[in-house]
Amino acid sequence: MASASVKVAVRVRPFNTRETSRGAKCVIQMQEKSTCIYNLKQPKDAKNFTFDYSYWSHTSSEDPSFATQRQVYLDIGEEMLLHAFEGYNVCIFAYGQTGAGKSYTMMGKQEPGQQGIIPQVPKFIRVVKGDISRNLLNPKSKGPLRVREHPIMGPYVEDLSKMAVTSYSDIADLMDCGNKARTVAATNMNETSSRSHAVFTIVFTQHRHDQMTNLDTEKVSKISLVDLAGSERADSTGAKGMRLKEGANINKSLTTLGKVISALAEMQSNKKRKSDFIPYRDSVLTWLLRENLGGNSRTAMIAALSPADINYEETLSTLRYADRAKQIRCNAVINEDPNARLVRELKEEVNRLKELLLAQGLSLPSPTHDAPMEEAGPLALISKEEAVERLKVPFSVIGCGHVWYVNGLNTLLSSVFCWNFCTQETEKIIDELNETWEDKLRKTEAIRQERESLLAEMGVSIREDGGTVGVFSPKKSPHLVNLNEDPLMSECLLYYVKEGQTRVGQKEVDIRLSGQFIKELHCVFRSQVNSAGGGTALERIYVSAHIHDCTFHLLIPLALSQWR
Ligand SMILES: Nc1ncnc2c1ncn2[C@@H]1O[C@H](COP(=O)(O)OP(=O)(O)OP(=O)(O)O)[C@@H](O)[C@H]1O
Repeated sequence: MASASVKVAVRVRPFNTRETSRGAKCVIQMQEKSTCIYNLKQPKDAKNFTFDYSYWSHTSSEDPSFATQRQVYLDIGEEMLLHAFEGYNVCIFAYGQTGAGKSYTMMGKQEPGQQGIIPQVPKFIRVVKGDISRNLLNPKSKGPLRVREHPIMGPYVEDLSKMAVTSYSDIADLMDCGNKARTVAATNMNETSSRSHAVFTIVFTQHRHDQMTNLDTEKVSKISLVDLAGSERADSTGAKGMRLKEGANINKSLTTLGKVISALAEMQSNKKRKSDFIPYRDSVLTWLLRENLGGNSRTAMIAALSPADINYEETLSTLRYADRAKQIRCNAVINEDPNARLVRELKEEVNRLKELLLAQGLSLPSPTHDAPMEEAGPLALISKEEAVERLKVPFSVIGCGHVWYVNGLNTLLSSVFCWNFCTQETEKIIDELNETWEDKLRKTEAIRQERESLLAEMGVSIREDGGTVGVFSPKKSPHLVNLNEDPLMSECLLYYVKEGQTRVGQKEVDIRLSGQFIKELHCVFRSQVNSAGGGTALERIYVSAHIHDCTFHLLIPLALSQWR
């Protein structure tokens, strides 16, 4: 077992155009590992922090102290990758205010030298999954995914597709698809990427044949790459209704993450406190990342910082968050041959459940699919220990996270379905673990074909050379759709254009693709932008089109909802 602290890095980005136009001042200074933040309102108020890495990315590559994407990858991505090779679970997560640079550090851009950690890490990886709440990679999956608790497996995302890949380009395609599907989901719900957490989970399996002993061994490590939602989202956007609810969920998960980090830090300083006090179960995010936060994992956190004085409070709070995270220690173990052990334990559990049923004079009913799921109702997340403990209670039935206490015969009979569901779930997991590599590849290919046709139906077009992907949403905006950034924050957006006419406010903008070369369009409108830096009136849209055959990208600082 290796006990190690969470690696913590902070990174400050350049000013964005909004900050420059408002004459923002830089309040961050960095020297080697230390970061200092100044409060311009109180000149003597400077706060110093020391981290594993303090990345100065505020200037440009001509500056000798400038930290490039490559540098960040080499320090953090490569170290974590090496741990994955050793057989440890690893996790890198980015935290920070909206627009502070989390996605840039984690995903980056496609241009040379601009790729973030996520696309650079998985050169050697075999299995890729989607994001937390929606299965981004499998079009068949409808609605949000459920996080379930299995007494042996712990928390897992039910029905999340696992894709087998044979090369880096397979992985890059899947990630691209995941990101674009995230955009489609965001677009259709009129939300933006910054309102969701994205978790790329890579299950990295290494097989080895030992010549000496003639034994095959396997090491499996889980690599979690997490791009969190903006930290101030819910409280400073003035969101209402559905958005408020989403914001509240995100706020809850980030608040819980903060509480988990604080509790873990406190546990380090006060050895008497036990891990039962850590509120992992208060949010799906922390529940899923439980192992990565103080458990069996080597973990790194990158806190993204805005340099601008107008974001002083948020940036200081991010620095404090990061400072607390330094104190967390994780106890990682090398995961050698975990599949064989899991299959054995799961089989034992199925047999035990079956025997318990038989002991009650009941045989397993024929499989039912929907009823048990509905009966399961909202998930009650319980700990593994708790789940195992409850399994021991006579007449109690566990449906992967939900417990029914059986008091009367009627309840007992209806609960049998749930019981059956649990054994089915377990058997499904066993089947998955026992799948051959060829089975996985076949499944992946079938899902890929379905995904492509569904995405095309949804309005995602993929260029034949596999390059740029365009998105349009027939309902909301027939011709222009934001591809990947937060329209409220960014001044540089990627849009896909479909032939036709689009209205901007009262003005009509003709966008014609048929052989015509559109260089730049200007129009003026007013919109209220509520961002971390406070309300700003945007008055201008810059619409410029770059032409690649028939695929257009426009650069528009405009929220989707303002297009009709
Ligand atoms: N280190 C950097 N160098 C150059 N540009 C950067 C850097 N970090 C961020 N940016 C730019 O700043 C803008 C906001 O960054 P990004 O989208 O990564 O923020 P975010 O924290 O992920 O925001 P959100 O929470 O809204 O998703 C983007 O246009 C991005 O390209």
